Amino acid sequence: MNDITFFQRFEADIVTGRKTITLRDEAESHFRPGQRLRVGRYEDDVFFCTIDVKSVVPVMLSELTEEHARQENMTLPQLKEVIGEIYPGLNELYVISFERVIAD
Ligand SMILES: CC(=O)Nc1ccn([C@@H]2O[C@H](CO)[C@@H](O)[C@H]2O)c(=O)n1
Repeated sequence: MNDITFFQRFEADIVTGRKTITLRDEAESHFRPGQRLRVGRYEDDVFFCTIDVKSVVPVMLSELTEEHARQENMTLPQLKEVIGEIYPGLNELYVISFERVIAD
């Protein structure tokens, strides 16, 4: 079983290290720095890599910066659009920073 899932369209960005954060709601804010997570695809739960959690920090939608977008490999408008689709109306998010474990 996997510990966290991502939409399949982000798999390549995660595996190559272009995407190093994810923004989640409170239901997924329980991860802690140092945890090693098995990562799967949301659509079919197929495992695709392992990540180490670096930090989990609350952030308001209005506080998102170009730096967050860069860490998502997106522009800020793109990131806000994606979040609006996944979490409509939600303002309180959590930035989960991670590092891909290469030898998994
Ligand atoms: C079930 C569920 O919520 N799955 C999610 C939620 C979020 N994300 C990605 O995190 C960033 C900000 O939200 C964007 O890159 C999102 O696409 C994801 O891949 N899969």
